[in-house]
Amino acid sequence: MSAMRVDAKVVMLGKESVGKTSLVERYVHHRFLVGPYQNTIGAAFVAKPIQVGENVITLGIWDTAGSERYEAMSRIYYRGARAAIVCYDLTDSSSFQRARFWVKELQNCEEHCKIYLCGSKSDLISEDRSLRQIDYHDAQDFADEIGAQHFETSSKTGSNVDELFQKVAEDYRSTSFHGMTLQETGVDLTPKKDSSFYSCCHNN
Ligand SMILES: Nc1nc2c(ncn2[C@@H]2O[C@H](COP(=O)(O)OP(=O)(O)OP(=O)(O)O)[C@@H](O)[C@H]2O)c(=O)[nH]1
Repeated sequence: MSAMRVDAKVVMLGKESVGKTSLVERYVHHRFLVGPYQNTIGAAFVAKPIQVGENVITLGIWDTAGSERYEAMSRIYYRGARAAIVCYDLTDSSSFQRARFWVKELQNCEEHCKIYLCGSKSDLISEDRSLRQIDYHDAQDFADEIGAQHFETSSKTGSNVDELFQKVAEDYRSTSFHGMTLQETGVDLTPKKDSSFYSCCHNN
């Protein structure tokens, strides 16, 4: 089996059920899985090549478990990450508090990790505006305060999902290649399974 090359490690963080796995599914497999919610156990990994200008950048995306039970494990997955997508559910104010927790963690422990704040499930708000629990401007103010990009996404409709990951890849390219080539910055990963999705542990 050939080695897999990853240019940038990206970690998904956020409270359980905010929609981290669904974002990755939508972006990588262009689908939204319906059916009973299955919480992630540990973490899942997927490598995704993205065209950025003339370069192809491969993001290695770690989808962590949101349950506080796995908090210590999530810390392992954000180590060395170049980008963190910190998710909150637009219809759940407690998830925004949890997002603040992860931002603080990253600021304290991974100062070189660029943060992307992602409000998920925007389709629910489009259907019924009264469901919104996090004001757009409050979240944007927080993003400005921490120097983060801010997106509102829907994995159900696909709204803003490609834009989010494309921005991560573009930012990586624009900040990483001062005097270096793509080949010099990448790391090799050898997948454990034939599929691009491995280390995937969902509770069935
Ligand atoms: N309507 C709507 N539902 C969503 C969206 N994203 C996720 N969901 C639903 O929210 C639930 C949780 O989604 P997951 O993607 O498994 O959440 P997670 O953050 O990975 O959860 P953990 O693995 O426990 O950390 C599932 O029932 C999804 O179908 C979305 O964009 N819109």
